[in-house]
Amino acid sequence: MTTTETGTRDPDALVRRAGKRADTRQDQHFLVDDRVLDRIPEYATDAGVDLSHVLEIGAGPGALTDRLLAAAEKVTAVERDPKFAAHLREEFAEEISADRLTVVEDDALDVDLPEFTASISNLPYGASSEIAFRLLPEQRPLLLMFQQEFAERMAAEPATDDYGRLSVTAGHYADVEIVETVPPEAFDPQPRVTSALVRTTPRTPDYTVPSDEFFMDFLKAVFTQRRKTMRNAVRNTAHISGLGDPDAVVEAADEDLMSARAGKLTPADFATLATLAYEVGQPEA
Ligand SMILES: C[S@@+](CC[C@H](N)C(=O)[O-])C[C@H]1O[C@@H](n2cnc3c(N)ncnc32)[C@H](O)[C@@H]1O
Repeated sequence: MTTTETGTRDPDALVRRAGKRADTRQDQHFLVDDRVLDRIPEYATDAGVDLSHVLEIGAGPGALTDRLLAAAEKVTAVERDPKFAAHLREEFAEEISADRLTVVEDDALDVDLPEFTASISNLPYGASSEIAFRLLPEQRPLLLMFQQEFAERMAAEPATDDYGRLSVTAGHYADVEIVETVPPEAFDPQPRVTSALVRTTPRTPDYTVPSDEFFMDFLKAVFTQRRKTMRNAVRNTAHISGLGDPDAVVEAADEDLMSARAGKLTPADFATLATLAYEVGQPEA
């Protein structure tokens, strides 16, 4: 087995041993830059993240899996492509028998997630949104590679061009920071875009929401009308948010919040409005 100076497997050799041409339609761009691979678990350990059970989504040939196994007690690697799942089972047979690695051959969007202490993944970019919206409510530290533009939207502050539903959701559940941008040359095959590694640290907000599900549905609805005032957005999207009496919400809400556009409001503002919507805007039973 070819290993690097630090004793981990050589990523190019892993890609070769996986023996399968990357299918870019399945977002198969593999990390092969040792320096980037070495830094990824360090971003987690530097932040004191509990690595007793790391969830990796989209393990591919396993270069990141290998670095995670060097830093974590246990890793669960989810991989949808049967050929890569078979390769992982063969390549990491020892770690699997020692119960340090579990390979789950399934779609990360459907599979039941294990109890994990952190997720560290170089994600399939086509599924970034679904995966982020799935992982954030789990309230675990995340270290995830995304396309840079997506990462910037996730970390965006209110009243900026990038701020949207993703930023509100991320900011509600976590403190979000971009820890590194990664050029296409770090991958094989190279993607057309620059990538960025995002670290999220779960936060306990100093406000409450009626329920996570209601809050998420409310955000989804009003952000379909992000250029409208909240007054109009709440009224026009009642069919999406399921509100029976949007006018009651508009009347009861603070005038300043109703006159603002969605892109200016903080997660706390949205929580205030969602709570009001839950209390006075729901359809009569
Ligand atoms: C960008 S590659 C990353 C591979 C590896 N982690 C690395 O860093 O080299 C994304 C991987 O996710 C897998 N994948 C794509 N969609 C998936 C899904 N919905 N569920 C699980 N795995 C998926 C692909 O087959 C591919 O191996």
